[in-house]
Amino acid sequence: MVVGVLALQGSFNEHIAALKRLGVKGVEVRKPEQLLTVSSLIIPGGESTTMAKLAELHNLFPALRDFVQMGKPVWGTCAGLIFLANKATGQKTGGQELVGGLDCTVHRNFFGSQIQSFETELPVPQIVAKEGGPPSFRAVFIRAPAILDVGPDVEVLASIPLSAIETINSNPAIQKEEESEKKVIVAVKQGNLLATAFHPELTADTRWHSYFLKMVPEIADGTSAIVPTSTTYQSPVERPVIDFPIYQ
Ligand SMILES: NC(=O)CC[C@H](N)C(=O)O
Repeated sequence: MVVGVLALQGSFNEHIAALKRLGVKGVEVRKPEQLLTVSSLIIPGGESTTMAKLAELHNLFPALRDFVQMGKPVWGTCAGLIFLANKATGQKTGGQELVGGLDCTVHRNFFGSQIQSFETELPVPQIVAKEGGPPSFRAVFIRAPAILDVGPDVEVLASIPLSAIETINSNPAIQKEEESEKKVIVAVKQGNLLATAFHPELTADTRWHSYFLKMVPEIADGTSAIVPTSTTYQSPVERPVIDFPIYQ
């Protein structure tokens, strides 16, 4: 089976391109029945309210919840993280439907507005470090959410020191958090669910994608027809530039 990428809105093409760089076919998923043809799913970044409206229009929520509950690997990036969270704050009036399953509370626009988007180097978590490469990765945050609290079964993979963020003084949510804690969570794993507040698909570093592929049982145990051609880290400089705006 192939890897599904929810293709309602947002950076689904970039995820499919990242999978392609690993020799894996990603297929666009827009309808509930298409979820029956994929063994894992990536929910991309974008704008979660819009994405939720489109998911509702296509009657995707029940099928997405079933997919998560069946234990199939799902990776949410940014808006995808918001989709997977059990609880979200900072939503537009009336809120928005969530898929849920990930035992955490997410603040939708934790770091501020679009112009407060930023990039930073973060340490590669131990489980992803097995993919090889340098000890840090470039994390791209675009009007990014952050995880405010997690349940006991959630493993924290990455957090960001709030002092590193320029917008720290202009965002009341950040100031409040800063008083109690100097770091905020930006990547987690809970069983079959992986979630990142940043966008690895916008960088040339494919380690998060190759780690996610290893969460797919038939890829991990070698029984899949999908064989990633590149399971070890390739330096972005040695790789041909695919397209703009992949970060080099
Ligand atoms: N880059 C992103 O996916 C941003 C998500 C955005 N904060 C939202 O609410 O949907």
